[in-house]
Amino acid sequence: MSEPVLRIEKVEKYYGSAFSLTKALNGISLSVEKGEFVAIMGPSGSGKTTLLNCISTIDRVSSGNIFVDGHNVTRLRGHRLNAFRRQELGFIFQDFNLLDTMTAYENIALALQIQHVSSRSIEEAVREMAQRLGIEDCLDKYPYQLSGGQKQRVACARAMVTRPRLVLADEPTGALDSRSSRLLLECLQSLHTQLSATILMVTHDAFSASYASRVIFIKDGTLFHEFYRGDDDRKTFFGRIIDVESLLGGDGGDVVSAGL
Ligand SMILES: Nc1ncnc2c1ncn2[C@@H]1O[C@H](COP(=O)(O)OP(=O)(O)OP(=O)(O)O)[C@@H](O)[C@H]1O
Repeated sequence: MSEPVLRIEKVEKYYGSAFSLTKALNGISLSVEKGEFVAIMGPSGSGKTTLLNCISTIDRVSSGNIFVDGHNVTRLRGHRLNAFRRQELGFIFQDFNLLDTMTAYENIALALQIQHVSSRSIEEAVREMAQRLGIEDCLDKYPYQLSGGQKQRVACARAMVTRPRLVLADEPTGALDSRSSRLLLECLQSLHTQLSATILMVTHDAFSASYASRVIFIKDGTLFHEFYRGDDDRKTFFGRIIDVESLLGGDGGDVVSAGL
């Protein structure tokens, strides 16, 4: 079997000192195969963002290993670390993180310019991605001239235009209304299907998670439960996620004993 895009092995992350220690990640292990769209859910403070930050190397693990395409990213330093972030990862943040002084086109093109791609190839790639995301009319506009939903689709195009090995999305619908959320999630799902993009999305929201092909619940910094969408339609999958969430709302142990 081929190497998964992402392999997390017994990762621990502590914050604070010996006197006041928070164990944000408590020996978590999981793998994500190429072309998977995985949603990470879990209660507030369960370690979701810490996990994403450790994968993206924004944060350092206290122990354990994280492999992206077989390379141990916890060992990377200096320019190799920067190159890894630039070439292998795409990021989508809750608050878009677009550069205000650049047009949507320039925001999307920047990632390719840094990689010294020719301007002709950049133009082709940006226009193709804009078309996939339905934002062709936004390309000449500045972020302040765009709606939240348009901004997030520009951010999505920026994350995907380099065809990264792994796209990390932290609450991508958190700042969007329900219509814009739905549109963004449909875009993510079609990029996942059409381009075999591998996406790891942290979300609080069962509706967002129902667009994924697998949902992982974490609790107290450890993998608590996971399940696949399989042949379920999105609505049925949504119902299953809600069921697990409601069990998690009480004593999480109920989920295991219920055999879900
Ligand atoms: N920089 C930090 N310094 C100290 N403690 C931190 C730091 N970042 C996170 N924590 C703690 O680690 C734990 C996990 O936090 P994390 O932000 O990963 O949770 P989360 O599941 O993403 O929560 P939320 O859903 O509320 O965003 C929490 O107890 C949090 O207080």
